[in-house]
Amino acid sequence: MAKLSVNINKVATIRNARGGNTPNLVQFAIDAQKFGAQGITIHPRPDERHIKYKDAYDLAPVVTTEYNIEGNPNDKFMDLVLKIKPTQVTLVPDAVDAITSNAGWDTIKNKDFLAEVISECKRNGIRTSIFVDPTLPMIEGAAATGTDRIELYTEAFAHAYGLGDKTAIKPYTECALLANELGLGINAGHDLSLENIQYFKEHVPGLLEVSIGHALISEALYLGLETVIKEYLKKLA
Ligand SMILES: CC(=O)[C@@H](O)[C@H](O)COP(=O)(O)O
Ligand SMILES: NCC(=O)COP(=O)(O)O
Repeated sequence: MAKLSVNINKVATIRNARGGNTPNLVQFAIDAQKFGAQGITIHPRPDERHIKYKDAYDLAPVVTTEYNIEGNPNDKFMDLVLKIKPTQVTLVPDAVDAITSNAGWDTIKNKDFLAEVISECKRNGIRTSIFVDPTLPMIEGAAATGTDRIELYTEAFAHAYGLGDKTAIKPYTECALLANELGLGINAGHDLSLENIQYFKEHVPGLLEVSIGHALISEALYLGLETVIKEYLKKLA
């Protein structure tokens, strides 16, 4: 069963809107895990638009499942990750001003850089994952970096699926088959939702983890956090 890692970026967005501490991010992470979340994901961005670097430290002692910190491996991010030593780091090639993550790594052009960052993380006991588009050359390139896992960027699938085009799953199935052959662990994320998650899971062999935030938090506004988490777990079983 693929693990559900709840991305709590958007809880921090709501908190920051008033400058106080409501909703309390640490308590939210505790409760999400109590309701069944098998991991907590955060993505501290350089402008701290939602997750602040301090949040990453505050959350560390209460994330008793798997702690996944995502980000572009600049010096400040790497310093944070090597100090906290989360379960997993997910390397994402986001530009500072990106409205959200919108592309995976060019794992061929960035092979040497990624290999160096990955080996430093692994030396510190941190599992590594790199954010990639679902194309076979990028999967082959990822294997050459020495990463433990890849995270398949699922925006294209989610968008097409929402328009009724289920054929959009094909590249993800093909990339998963190759990743399995190459011994790469498979994570996935971005725009996954209650609507599309089961179909995705059923067509991606070897899927180990999905990280879901934007849709999950939006769904929880209507259905409640506990109900939504339990719904995801049912669809992932
Ligand atoms: C890498 C990815 O697709 C998401 O994990 C990302 O964290 C979303 O970032 P925002 O929550 O800032 O849109
Ligand atoms: N890595 C994907 C993630 O953590 C959450 O992405 P989204 O569900 O907020 O689009």
